[in-house]
Amino acid sequence: MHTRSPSVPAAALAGLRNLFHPLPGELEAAFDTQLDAGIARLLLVLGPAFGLFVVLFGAWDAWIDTARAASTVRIRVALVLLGAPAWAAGRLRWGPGPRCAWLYATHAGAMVVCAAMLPEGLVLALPGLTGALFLLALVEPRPRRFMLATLPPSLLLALLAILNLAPGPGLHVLLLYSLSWPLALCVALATLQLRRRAFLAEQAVLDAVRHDSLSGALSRRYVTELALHDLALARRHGRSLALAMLDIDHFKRVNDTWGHAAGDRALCAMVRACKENLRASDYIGRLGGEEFVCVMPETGAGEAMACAERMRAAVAALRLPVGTDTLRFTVSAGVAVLSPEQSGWEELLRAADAALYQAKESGRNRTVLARTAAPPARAG
Ligand SMILES: Nc1nc2c(ncn2[C@@H]2O[C@H](COP(=O)(O)OP(=O)(O)OP(=O)(O)O)[C@@H](O)[C@H]2O)c(=O)[nH]1
Repeated sequence: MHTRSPSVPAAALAGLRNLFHPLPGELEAAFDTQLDAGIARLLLVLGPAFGLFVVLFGAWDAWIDTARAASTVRIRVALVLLGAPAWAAGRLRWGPGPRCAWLYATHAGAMVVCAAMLPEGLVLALPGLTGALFLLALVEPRPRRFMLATLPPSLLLALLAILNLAPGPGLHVLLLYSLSWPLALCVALATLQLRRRAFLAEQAVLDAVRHDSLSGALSRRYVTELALHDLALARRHGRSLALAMLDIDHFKRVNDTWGHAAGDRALCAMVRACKENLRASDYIGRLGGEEFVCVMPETGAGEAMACAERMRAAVAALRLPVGTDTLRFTVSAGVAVLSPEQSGWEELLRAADAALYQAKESGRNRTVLARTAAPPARAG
């Protein structure tokens, strides 16, 4: 069916909307959180530096008009102190975005007000004020927040330029500032795009490190990282945690009979079947080869055995068409639960591995619960 391509204005509108929300919901939220964390760190350094800059600019006031410098310095100090909570107000539950806007509004506002009190001050201060705009565009590139932060000092500047300056210099200030502002907004948008791209690249690398590219299970490194965290939580709060180790039965035979590509498909199908039978808080990782581990936080022995059995049955029910034939395979599982004797990740893995070994020894395609006392490491 022929689909009509969007009209030029509609495409332009979509492109513009894309500029504001180009990432899918969850990713955009993660990107926002990352930007906010960066701004919070920057505010700790840039906040006092900006404050010091605004106050030290009082020396320039004295150079231009010694008589008014005492008043302007007082205004500078007062407005910098008013904005100072924004430097590090994390404890007040004041988000980095509003803090950045408040910091800019008060500090740039101090520059504007003091410059307006000096003869030709706004003209002379213009480079500093536009410089601050571009610096903000790099620190807070989100357009809405950029506009929110720059609006109060910009309106103040426009008002004071109209009221205080002769028509010639006033127009000069207004013109230059209103040319700089959209330019700074463009810098903000370009910065935002670059940072979004960097964020996406970082996510792709993280994803590659955290997942097994073939089966879609978590990587050994990441599953260990998550499990160590969940284990520490379980031990601290006296909660249960279980893990199930799963291994495909006679996988070498599967590969030899059906080919390596069919073996790969079996691995993927097995992981999918297991995921369908795990809770959202559980996760499965590939330890290596055809060996997988499922971590089940807040799960006792009974529930873990039931879950492992469900996964085993789901795998046994799989039918993979290979040419004109159908590939069927099974898994064996060993389950271990957190206990005083098995409280470490390595101990739990050892216990589950010993139970898995028992499942294999007693005929395969079955689930065995580990004895509570940690058994010795399996040889080989
Ligand atoms: N297709 C495929 N095969 C793999 C992969 N990783 C490991 N294998 C194969 O998995 C097989 C594991 O064989 P074994 O360790 O002897 O175990 P098994 O044949 O499953 O026997 P039991 O575990 O005792 O039931 C080997 O033939 C490996 O080549 C993979 O990513 N894809």
